[in-house]
Amino acid sequence: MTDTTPLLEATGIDHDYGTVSVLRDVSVTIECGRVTALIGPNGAGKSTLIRDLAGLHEPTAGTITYNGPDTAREIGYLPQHPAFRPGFTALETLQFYASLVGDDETDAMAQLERVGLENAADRPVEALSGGMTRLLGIAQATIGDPPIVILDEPGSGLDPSMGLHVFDVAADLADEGIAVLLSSHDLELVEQVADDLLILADGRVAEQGSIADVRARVGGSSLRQVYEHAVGGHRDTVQVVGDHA
Ligand SMILES: Nc1ncnc2c1ncn2[C@@H]1O[C@H](COP(=O)(O)OP(=O)(O)OP(=O)(O)O)[C@@H](O)[C@H]1O
Repeated sequence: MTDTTPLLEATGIDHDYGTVSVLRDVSVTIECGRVTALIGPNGAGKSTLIRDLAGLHEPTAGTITYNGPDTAREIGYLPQHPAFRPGFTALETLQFYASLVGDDETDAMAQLERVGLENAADRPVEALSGGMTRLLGIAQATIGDPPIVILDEPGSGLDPSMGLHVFDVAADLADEGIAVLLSSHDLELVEQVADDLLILADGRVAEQGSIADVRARVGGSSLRQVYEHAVGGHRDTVQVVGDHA
């Protein structure tokens, strides 16, 4: 691998659910030390693409190539709706995941501290709030120091300070050299933290590149203007793929 080789390269991704085509010809690279933000309207196909990239389901067409080092865990993943097995504390849960990838279980507390959950270490996972469960999911995604971390809406359901903190955690991971891909609807946080942008609209790439390049190309003074230009302005109805009425 050369320094310029992306850690993850997806080319020409199509994804169909039965007869419904959700992604069409999507290509994206995920680079070391950068935060790539995946944004787009509800139903645009962000989670579908994320699950393709994380290896959780197979795209209908296209290739996904991992160019990173051999490690026990190549990709850490936060699902959009994280859930944990009841009956264990937050700390025990992380220790369990650490044991699966041969990581030092004593690092689990450090992972909890990184997301600000250290005071909930002894709380059963079923007693965590929605936001705390998401934070535990983010900690879980970084267990085993994977070179790629993919976070599906990490800021969703978090209060503004914790949302900012979570994006700062993503930036810190990138500063450590990790390739971070996250999806979000919070354009302000994306603008503050992300290096690169992939805007999906109706299952296709509407814009991509560094935030500065995309902004220069599209001509918007803010990410919101760029976004509205890319996805076609305000919408009051969710675009349902496969339904073109
Ligand atoms: N398992 C599935 N079977 C059939 N259709 C699905 C399935 N999963 C997602 N879809 C459809 O694919 C489309 C894209 O969904 P996806 O969850 O990828 O969008 P998204 O951009 O992540 O949306 P949001 O921002 O609302 O989370 C939607 O129309 C959704 O109904």
